[in-house]
Amino acid sequence: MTNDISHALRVDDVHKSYGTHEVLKGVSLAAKKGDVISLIGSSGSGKSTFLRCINFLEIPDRGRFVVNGEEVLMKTGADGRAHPASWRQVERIRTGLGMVFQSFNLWAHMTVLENVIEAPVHVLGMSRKEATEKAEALLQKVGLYDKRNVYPAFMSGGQQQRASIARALCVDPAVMLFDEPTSALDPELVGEVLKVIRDLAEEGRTMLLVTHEMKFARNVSSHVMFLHQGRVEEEGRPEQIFGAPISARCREFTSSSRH
Ligand SMILES: Nc1ncnc2c1ncn2[C@@H]1O[C@H](COP(=O)(O)OP(=O)(O)OP(=O)(O)O)[C@@H](O)[C@H]1O
Repeated sequence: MTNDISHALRVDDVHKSYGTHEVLKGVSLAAKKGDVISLIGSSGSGKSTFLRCINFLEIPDRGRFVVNGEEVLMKTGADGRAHPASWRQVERIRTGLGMVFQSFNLWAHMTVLENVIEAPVHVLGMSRKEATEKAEALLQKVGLYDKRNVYPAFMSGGQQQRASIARALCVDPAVMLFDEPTSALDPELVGEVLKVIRDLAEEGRTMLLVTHEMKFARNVSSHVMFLHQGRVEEEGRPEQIFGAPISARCREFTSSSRH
């Protein structure tokens, strides 16, 4: 593999099984700085598992991972599967990957501001004052400055998701990972979250996005990957994938999905 330095993220040949079910059968991805990559595919094709393997929320059985030029050191266990050689390194590398979950995952006992400054203060060792200034600027950006002292339970799903995006951004990640960020939202709240993600794309943020929002994937991505049964069946620029995909299955999926 070459040119790791020019890539914000390189992932090679990821395999993952649950018992005898082989969910990922060798998935690779290369994201240059500023790329917005959408992962699409039918339910169960392995999109979320792939994303979760990238930040080691799931431990892949095999694969090579380079985040912002640093390779995750792996060793093979007695079971023949790969494991990170150092969880301390994984923890450090994870700070370069801002993860946004379908279900927001904000701390319920903390205000929005406390949620956003938690990682900069406790993981990066930033002063509370500096983290608060940074968090307030980010909350302004996602339209939640006025809600900074509110607890998540008192906010809509769209507001909670925008807060979780601000939280992920507050550690300056090299890559933002979004796992179906609008799937848990009422339809009328989807737009406000997609707008924030679109603004980040326009700013040149490197992003990897698992989504069922086909119109959004087509309009915002620089690259689209279509997964089928744990393999990348087709990938390319959005106009290729949504225009005239070579694979009949991909054509059927993109034309029948919600637009
Ligand atoms: N922790 C787990 N244990 C066992 N099987 C799992 C686990 N996580 C995922 N799977 C299985 O792996 C397969 C892929 O799941 P995954 O969530 O990655 O699919 P997906 O493409 O993201 O689907 P969706 O669009 O519905 O979210 C599914 O068959 C799922 O049941």
